[in-house]
Amino acid sequence: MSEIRIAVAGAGGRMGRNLIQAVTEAQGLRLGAATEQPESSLLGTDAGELAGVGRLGVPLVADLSEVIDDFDVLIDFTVPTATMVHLALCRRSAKRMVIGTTGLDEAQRVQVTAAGEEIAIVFAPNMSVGVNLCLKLLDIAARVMGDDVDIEIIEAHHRHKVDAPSGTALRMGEVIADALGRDLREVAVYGREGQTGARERRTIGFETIRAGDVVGEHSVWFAAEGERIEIAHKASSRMTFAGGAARAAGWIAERERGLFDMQDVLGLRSL
Ligand SMILES: NC(=O)C1=CN([C@@H]2O[C@H](COP(=O)(O)OP(=O)(O)OC[C@H]3O[C@@H](n4cnc5c(N)ncnc54)[C@H](OP(=O)(O)O)[C@@H]3O)[C@@H](O)[C@H]2O)C=CC1
Ligand SMILES: O=C(O)C1=N[C@H](C(=O)O)C[C@H](O)C1
Repeated sequence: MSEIRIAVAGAGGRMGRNLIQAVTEAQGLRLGAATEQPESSLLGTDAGELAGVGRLGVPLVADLSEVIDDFDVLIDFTVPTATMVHLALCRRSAKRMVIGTTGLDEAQRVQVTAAGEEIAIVFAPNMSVGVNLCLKLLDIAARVMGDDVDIEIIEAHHRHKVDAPSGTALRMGEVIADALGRDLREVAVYGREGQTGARERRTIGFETIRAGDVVGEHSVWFAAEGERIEIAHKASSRMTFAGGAARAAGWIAERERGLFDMQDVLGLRSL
């Protein structure tokens, strides 16, 4: 593939605008299409002008099927219902996808997995290099500190975020639970209130903060008697996620099928 044509879904959103910029800055990628939801006042607007990178000659359209011949890889950071519609269309049309949308339920995640048997997909709750490195560090910390610590995951995001805990926090919990041979569905505790009783060692706690314009912060405590390890990541720009998504788009364009995440894209899985 010479130049990879990218479609950005949810182009008017916080991530959508950053994704357009990241695609225009990435070598070998070109914006081919951009979509927004059917009621959006932004339909028809030039995607480049919207993102502040100058005119690209790509107007926002309401339906991905209108522009199905104009892209090779779809980057989708929208909402779960829209992502599912786009997934079905990409599956029918043999298009590759990079999915950053969080908050998918179990049935929706099963659909993503099934689609990965036919098309190539990168699906990751966080596309930043730093967070993906943290996932490796969490695996090591969990194996070393093991069952002798209390583990708590604290995350903070902007006031507009609609899902909680964040997809990243949940993935962190999964990595830790896997390392310790626990089932996250059995040991997760989401917030605490009232007469909770003393903490059970095997639980993994999640605390959520929603406030102001926080881009995304995650901190994991491994707390013992007498010492505490903290593994923390703070994103100060959405371009860190958008740059990762552009990198994932270039990477997935080389694959025919399969479900991957950023550990695969960044070559971290075998470390
Ligand atoms: N994986 C990662 O690295 C990251 C993931 N995320 C995730 O990305 C998602 C989006 O976040 P964010 O950009 O902040 O949210 P926004 O609400 O700013 O953006 C979502 C955009 O999608 C649009 N949209 C809704 N339905 C459709 C549709 N059917 N077709 C096309 N567009 C549609 C929305 O339009 P409207 O507002 O008009 O409804 C909105 O413009 C979230 O799930 C978030 O958690 C965020 C950052 C990093
Ligand atoms: O909604 C956001 O903003 C973010 N969502 C992702 C998540 O849910 O983990 C990633 C990032 O932290 C920003």
